[in-house]
Amino acid sequence: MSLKFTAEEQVAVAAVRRACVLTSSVFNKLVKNETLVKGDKSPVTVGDYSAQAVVNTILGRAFPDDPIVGEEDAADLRIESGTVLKNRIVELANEALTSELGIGEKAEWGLGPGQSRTPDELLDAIDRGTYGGGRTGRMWTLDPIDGTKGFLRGEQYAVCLALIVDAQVELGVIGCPNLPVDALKPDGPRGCIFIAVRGHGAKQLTMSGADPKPLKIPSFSDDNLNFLESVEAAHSSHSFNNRVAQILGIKRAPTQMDSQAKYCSLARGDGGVYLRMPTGVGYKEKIWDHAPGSVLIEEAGGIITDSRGEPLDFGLGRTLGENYGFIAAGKDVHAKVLAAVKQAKEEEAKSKGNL
Ligand SMILES: Nc1ncnc2c1ncn2[C@@H]1O[C@H](COP(=O)(O)O)[C@@H](O)[C@H]1OP(=O)(O)O
Ligand SMILES: [Mg+2]
Ligand SMILES: [Mg+2]
Ligand SMILES: [Mg+2]
Repeated sequence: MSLKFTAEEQVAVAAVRRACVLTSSVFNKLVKNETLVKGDKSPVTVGDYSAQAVVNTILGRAFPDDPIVGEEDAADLRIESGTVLKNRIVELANEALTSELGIGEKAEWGLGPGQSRTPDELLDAIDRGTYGGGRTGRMWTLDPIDGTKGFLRGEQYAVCLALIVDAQVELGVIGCPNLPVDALKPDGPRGCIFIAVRGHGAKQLTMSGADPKPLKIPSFSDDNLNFLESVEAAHSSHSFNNRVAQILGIKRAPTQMDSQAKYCSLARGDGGVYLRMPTGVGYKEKIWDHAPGSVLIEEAGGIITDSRGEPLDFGLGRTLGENYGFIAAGKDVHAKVLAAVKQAKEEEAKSKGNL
């Protein structure tokens, strides 16, 4: 256990674990009218809102002065038409905050049996996530359910939390309730937590905190190298990935998976490269979608850059600025993927008559 950010690590793991217990149980109970479509057409469920309420409540008690950059806000729950959804979220969040998890966690991170939060307190907790981010100071960033589409399909999703200090990600915690503990045993036990502390390495635990394993990205031969990529073709370009794979002579089919579970899979060697190129102009990637994953990759010995080879900048606010795409891979693999990406981009520009 590292001495750096020890309290933050304990609180973040406890918060992510409680949110994972909540989201797993919500999935089994989710009914049709418990999902909304947001302004950008993406889905949000009672699970996303209540997980953000739980994590922000725990962070708010432990670190009351820390701002939070969270994906969700409570605006749609404060209006009349959101009442049914709000009541459900209050019920789920209080259940998750007050339940005895019985998995060795210090009791004080949750709330005592009679300490349920009022609806207003929980909506305010969700709205603690509206911080705008920036270059200086200490802040958390939270994606309460990353890969909501995967969550709704019963596939991969992740609860993702990171601590950023002066634009550098110092701590990342990712809970993956549906990820097999051992990728070689896809039908074996599921549910993992991934933790990285800058300068102190990365590890995987089971959801109950057992069986810690340090993570180090293995080296890959040209024969066994493969890509990790989004399931959703609208989120990252599959055709661009196919061209890069062709340039590199990759024979294995890509592994498609929703959410930052891709960063976790890369960190433990289930795949060799995570390539996420934009599908069009306009979409700005969000800091909560990459902050925990980026420190996990770096602490597992890998490299993450944009497609120009530049580091990601977590100091620009809630987004990562203009979207040049991302390349994450082990040290030996990253340079050749970057070169192949540059070649594929040049080909693309030529075919559009831009060169
Ligand atoms: N056009 C887009 N390009 C890239 N990422 C997107 C786009 N639309 C949504 N996303 C985000 O991609 C993430 C999921 O990625 P993946 O496909 O790898 O699982 C989600 O956080 C989702 O955001 P949101 O949570 O707002 O839906
Ligand atoms: Mg979303
Ligand atoms: Mg997300
Ligand atoms: Mg999300």
